Amino acid sequence: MTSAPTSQAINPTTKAEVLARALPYIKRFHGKTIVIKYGGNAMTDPALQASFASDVVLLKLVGMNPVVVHGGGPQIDEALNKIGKKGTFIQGMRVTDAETMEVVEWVLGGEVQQDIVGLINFAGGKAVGLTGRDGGLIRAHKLKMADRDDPSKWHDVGQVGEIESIDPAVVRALQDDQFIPVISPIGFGADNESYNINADLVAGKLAEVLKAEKLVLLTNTPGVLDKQGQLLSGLTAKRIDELFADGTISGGMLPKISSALDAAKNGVNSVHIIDGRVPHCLLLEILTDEGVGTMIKSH
Ligand SMILES: Nc1ncnc2c1ncn2[C@@H]1O[C@H](COP(=O)(O)OP(=O)(O)O)[C@@H](O)[C@H]1O
Ligand SMILES: CC(=O)N[C@@H](CCC(=O)OP(=O)(O)O)C(=O)O
Repeated sequence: MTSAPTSQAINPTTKAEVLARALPYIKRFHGKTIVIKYGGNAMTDPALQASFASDVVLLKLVGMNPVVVHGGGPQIDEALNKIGKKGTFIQGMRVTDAETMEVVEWVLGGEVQQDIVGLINFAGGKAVGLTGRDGGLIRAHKLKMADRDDPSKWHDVGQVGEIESIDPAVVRALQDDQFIPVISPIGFGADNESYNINADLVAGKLAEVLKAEKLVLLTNTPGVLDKQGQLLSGLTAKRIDELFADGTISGGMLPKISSALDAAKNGVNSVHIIDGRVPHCLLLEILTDEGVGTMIKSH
């Protein structure tokens, strides 16, 4: 097995060429909004967290408008374990009773978000943490979830929210002042109750509402895999239907792909599910012609 060259081993001309090749992408995406979903599974390693934060800052400093939506599923599970509770999921959605909702708000709106904000600021950016309550960003109501195999059957998943509307004013105001918004997927309802929303769904809807150029979903697999575990580098709506039907896609990948496909159908120019375990995966995806995951296309 050959190992990747160290930075000392790469000759200066090659380094310069790599940098120069980023120019067309910097020009193309200058001033454009890029929504980045940072999945809980992709944020477990400190070195990778630092590389994620520096990528986000670099994108901002070359003139793009990154907006981060973060998850934290494994971190919520860990906090639930500490109080003797086990996280359960139906069709990729956490069953959220009142006590679980408290933990979700505490973990996502607290520790997880502040870690990301801290790392981006440490890397030289100006990040601001928001939940869906801030500035009235995400309105939601209780999700009524039909069974995938038998749509006449419904699941009660507790305080899980379905997005009703997104008011992006607070995000735009932050962007205009060069801040980087870091958003937790918590919505609020008509009676002021909180809702736990899957972070992929928030990222997708936000990308639509902000008319983002790109939506990039970072996760802990090389992308979407087929039944043999091979990477599928491009997926259309028709192929996605087939993969849903034959059970190739399951668990957390269900809401991720649905959200990605909706965004692609509703005006987001490019939508990618990429491997957040690859250092600098964001730069590879946005500033090079290297494919690092699955591109979701509307047709
Ligand atoms: N066809 C598939 N290809 C890749 N991952 C899949 C597939 N079907 C189910 N998955 C699961 O989806 C997971 C990613 O979703 P999730 O756990 O919600 O991650 P994240 O925290 O990044 O949102 C993968 O780790 C994998 O276990
Ligand atoms: C309703 C629902 O399932 N909400 C998610 C919110 C966090 C999330 O989406 O985190 P990942 O992106 O790391 O999976 C949860 O409670 O786990």
